Amino acid sequence: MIDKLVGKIKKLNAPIVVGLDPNLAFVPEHIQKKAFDEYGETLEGAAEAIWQFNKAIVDAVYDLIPAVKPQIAMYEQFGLPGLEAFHRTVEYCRQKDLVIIGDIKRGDIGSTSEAYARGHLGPVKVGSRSLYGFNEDFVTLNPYMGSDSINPFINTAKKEKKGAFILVKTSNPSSGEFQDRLIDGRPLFEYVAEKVNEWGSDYVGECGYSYVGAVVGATYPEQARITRKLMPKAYILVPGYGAQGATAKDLLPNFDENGLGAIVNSSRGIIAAYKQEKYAKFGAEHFADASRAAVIDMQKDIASVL
Ligand SMILES: O=c1ccn([C@@H]2O[C@H](COP(=O)(O)O)[C@@H](O)[C@H]2O)c(=O)[nH]1
Repeated sequence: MIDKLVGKIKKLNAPIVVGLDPNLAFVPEHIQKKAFDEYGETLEGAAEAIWQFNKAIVDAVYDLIPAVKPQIAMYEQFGLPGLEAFHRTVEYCRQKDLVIIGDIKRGDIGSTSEAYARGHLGPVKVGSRSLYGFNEDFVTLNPYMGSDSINPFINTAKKEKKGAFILVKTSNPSSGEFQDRLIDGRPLFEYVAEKVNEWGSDYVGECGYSYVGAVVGATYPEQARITRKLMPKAYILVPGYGAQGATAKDLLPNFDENGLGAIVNSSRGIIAAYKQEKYAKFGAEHFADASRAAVIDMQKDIASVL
């Protein structure tokens, strides 16, 4: 799957992942109204609204991008109907040949991680059958609980030729509270980066990059300079561009000398583009066209610095 991801990035010249984070506040009134007319103001109604919103955006951008990153929290907030919308979104993106990064940030004791790995990377045994639950291509993982919380995902990923992105240095304002704490004179995130490099060292694709990647926030370019060196084989998923304030030049330290090695996420900046002044001319009716215009602008912006 890392080879498919890198192949698509090269072909489209677009190291971009569109984050499908469909908060109801981003869903235009006309879509909400139609869903609520059919299902009422219920969890089912909300799930239908976010599914229709996602579908329109995917239809508008799938030919421009290699990957999507549905953020499971945005679906979980609507309970079981929300999780159905998550699954539906994953399946639809697969039909569009997009690489799917499930942003699930899991990690637990080994036996529990095994169950998460089966559920998200699959399959799970049911009697004589092996069935897939959510079936993403990559998942995001939180490494706080150590190797035995990560290994089940890597073992499942190896069998399935899938992968994972592990949190190393996150984009949020408080990320330094723990991640920058010095241990023997070095920040914790450097130890995690070295571990990610080790976890992925014997699971490398033909492209030269590992199936075990890392998350490094675009909001911390100085730290990215260090992590890029500590994890030479890790593909880096870079959130923080756009809505969180990072700019194209902040992304640079995550890329290698060939302009590969990183894929940049934008969620609100793309899916809610129609709410920005720059794309206001599209209006809420044409929100998906605004998303397409925002993807094209993001691609040009990144290409201008690589
Ligand atoms: O360090 C991290 C890790 C994950 N995220 C996730 O990425 C998107 C960012 O959304 P924007 O709207 O582009 O800001 C969101 O799903 C986060 O949960 C992150 O931001 N930082």
